[in-house]
Amino acid sequence: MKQVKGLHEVIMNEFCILLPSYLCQGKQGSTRKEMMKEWWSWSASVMVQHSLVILLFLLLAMKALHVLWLKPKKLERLFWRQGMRGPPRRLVIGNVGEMVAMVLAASSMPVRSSSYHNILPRVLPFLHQWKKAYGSIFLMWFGPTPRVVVAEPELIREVLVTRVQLFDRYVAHPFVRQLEGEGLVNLRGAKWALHRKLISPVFNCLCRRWGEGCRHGGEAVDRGRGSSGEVEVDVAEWYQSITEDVITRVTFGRSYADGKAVFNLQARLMVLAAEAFNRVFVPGYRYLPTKKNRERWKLDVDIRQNLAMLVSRRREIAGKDEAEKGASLSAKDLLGQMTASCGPAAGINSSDVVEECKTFFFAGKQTTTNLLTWTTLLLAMHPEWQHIAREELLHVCGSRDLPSPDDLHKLKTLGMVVNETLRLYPPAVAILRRAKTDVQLGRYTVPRGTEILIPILAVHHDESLWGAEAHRFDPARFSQGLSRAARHPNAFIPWGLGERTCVGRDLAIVEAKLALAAVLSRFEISLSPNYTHAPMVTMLLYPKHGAPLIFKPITKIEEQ
Ligand code: HEM
Repeated sequence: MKQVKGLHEVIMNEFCILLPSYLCQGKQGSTRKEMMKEWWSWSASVMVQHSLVILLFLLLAMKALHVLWLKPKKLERLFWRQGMRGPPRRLVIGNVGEMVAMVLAASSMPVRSSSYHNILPRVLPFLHQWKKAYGSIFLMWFGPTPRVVVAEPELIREVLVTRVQLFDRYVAHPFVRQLEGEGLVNLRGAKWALHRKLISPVFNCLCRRWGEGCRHGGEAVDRGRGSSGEVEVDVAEWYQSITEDVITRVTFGRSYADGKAVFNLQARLMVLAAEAFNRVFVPGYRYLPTKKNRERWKLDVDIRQNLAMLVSRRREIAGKDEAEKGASLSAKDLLGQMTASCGPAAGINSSDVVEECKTFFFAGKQTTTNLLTWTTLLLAMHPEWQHIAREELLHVCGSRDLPSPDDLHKLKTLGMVVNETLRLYPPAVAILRRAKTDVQLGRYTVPRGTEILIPILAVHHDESLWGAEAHRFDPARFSQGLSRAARHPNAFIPWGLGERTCVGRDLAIVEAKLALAAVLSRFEISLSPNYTHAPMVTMLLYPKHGAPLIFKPITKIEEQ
């Protein structure tokens, strides 16, 4: 026993060299037994810590195995058993690798003639090829998540209209959410329903304001005329500043200058967020305090603070107006109407209004810019339609500078041209939803959590819906109305469908008609030799190399 004790002491002395100093320092007064006890408790705690780390690691590994391999495998079998087909899934990345490779290959191919509108194989080649190979409803994998592509109008109607309660809006990436704001686009459930109910009527009252905003656009057109007469303008850039101007006026009205400052901040945030978005595959990158990230955070805070200040100032003005004149005079613009109708009693507070303002700027600016850009490009490519639209404009408006609200309804050709542009070049190329529960879609049972992709662009170019001439620019197909333009009444969906259809649709159409009227009544438009037809998708559908056009003043109209 004595021998064993002696051995312990030797070991302890040896260990005192190896043990952390805190166990050995200041222990002179402690007995060997106490030291042994402390050592055992220390090593036990180290063992527990190590075991916890190993356990955590094992749990994470099991979770990763489940998420990346077992669950997708199980879901894949479920889809196979039902006969749903699609490209083979690859571990972890799903079909993302092929999608990227196909887009890169297609976009590097030489561009066909500028009047070639069969753009699906170029901009979304994976959808084109897989739809051809597997049918109008097929399965692809976005990483480990199944994505069912639904390109049949009848099933699209089920997802967006008749069984809408079974599908949720897709949750956007945090960078995208930061830009879009937590407004209508990103809200769900009861909060979305409340905001939609309060905001929709606000939009319906704003068309006149858009008219005023576009009048400024008309002035900008005049300024762009140049001294030499004929001038080359990149309309993609030019419309961007006009749309921004219009949306700022419509949203902020009398606070235009302050609103403009906020939108400038937001435009800067968009550039930084787009840069950061390209690095999302570096996990945790967005939390790192890099120079750009810090700038992004600061911009976001500044935008919110500025908007909050604007909202509270508008509330004060609205209150004063009401007290003095019995009615709110500041309610003519979006901010005024929202602050007037969306008080805390209505369930919407100032920070909700702030988020909605951000949403309108994001959702309304680039989409409308792209619509205007593509429409002007198509009119330049098809001078026969430019001529018909101009004649109609002169007939309806006479000597008036811009169409009045009543005139707008009479501009049928312009309306058809805008619709045909939205068909061939829809700014939003797809809609995403997520199944809230296991749901029957056609002859398939789609499990909960599956993403549903509605490929607007593919539906709009589908020959089985639009006929053999589906890729031809032919506005006349809309002469009998939207629902009769194709073989199915829901084949035309540039604004979405159902309860979440675009809240800014009427405004965008008014803006497009007014801006195009301002351009058509003053200029003949043709393609610049510098224009290259290369549509591409980065969130929205853009002309990759811009849209340089030649504007030639129509002197006859000036003389009238
Ligand atoms: C050419 C122009 C535009 C196009 C092609 C367009 C397209 C769309 C589409 C396809 C949706 C439905 C998305 C979905 O179902 O997931 C949508 C929703 C929305 N759009 Fe537009 N949009 C345009 C202009 C505007 C404008 C000018 C505004 C506002 C200033 C706006 C605000 C919104 C909002 C707030 C939503 C969400 C509605 C909700 O979820 O309740 N859009 N838009």
